[in-house]
Amino acid sequence: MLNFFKRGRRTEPSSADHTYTQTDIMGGPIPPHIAIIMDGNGRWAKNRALPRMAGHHEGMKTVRKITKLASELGVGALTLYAFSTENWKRPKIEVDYLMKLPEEFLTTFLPELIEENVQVRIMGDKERLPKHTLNAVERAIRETAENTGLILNFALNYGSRTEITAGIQKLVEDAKKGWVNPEDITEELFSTYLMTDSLPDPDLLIRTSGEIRLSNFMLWQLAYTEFWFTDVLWPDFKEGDLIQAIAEYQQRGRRFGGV
Ligand SMILES: CCc1cc(N2CCCCCC2)n2ncc(-c3ccc(F)cc3)c2n1
Repeated sequence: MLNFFKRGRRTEPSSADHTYTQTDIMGGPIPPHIAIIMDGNGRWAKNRALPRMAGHHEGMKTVRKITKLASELGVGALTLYAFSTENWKRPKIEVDYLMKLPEEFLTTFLPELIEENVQVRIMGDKERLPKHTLNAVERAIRETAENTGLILNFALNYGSRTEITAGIQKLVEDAKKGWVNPEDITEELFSTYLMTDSLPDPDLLIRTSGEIRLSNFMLWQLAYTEFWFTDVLWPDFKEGDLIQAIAEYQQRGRRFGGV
């Protein structure tokens, strides 16, 4: 049971471990949808006696690097947990800083994303986002809507339980209008009431910084997802760590509940 969650360790490979290269993984299945809980930004800054915002800023650079590699590898969708509904509890100065990061990221990297045929999307409750944040994100969504490459899906002010209860409310409304009969309600139908309607469920979930929990992230969608945890802090997460996660994903035999 102790091996239930195999952590991705960046230590010297022992007989049990192996460090993989990009070439190693190109022969196997590339996960069509990877989701990442980008944890460890505050601790990264604390370890360097820097303000927490420095960790968030460094983490933003990792977003660019990992997006670029995922696009090169042919990943279909990359969902990144950038801001949860619980993050509003953080100090105002930190929330205000975080809400400026989408603009900074897009101002700097949108041309590159367009060049790489990346399509930007967001999922979450947009109502509470500051206007300046929403304007920047909606512009990027418009400018990349026709792109057919990697779908870069940011979870912004996202919480899975809120997503699920909002989906139930919409489904009940449709049932009251006679558009849906109770006996027609299936997992597939309910999935269309969620924010990930047009995306397949994640095949691989990565969480950095050693935390082993879901933190109200994609609770419905992760039912059959392979989990890969690493002690590496998100700002220190490198291309080799993504390759290691994909390689170990390829080693696992996914059964979707079967034998
Ligand atoms: C609004 C919170 C937030 C935090 C954040 N961090 C801080 C926390 C996690 C580590 C990554 C850096 N990033 N990084 C990119 C974005 C981003 C979001 C939407 C978009 F369309 C383009 C970029 C971002 N957004």
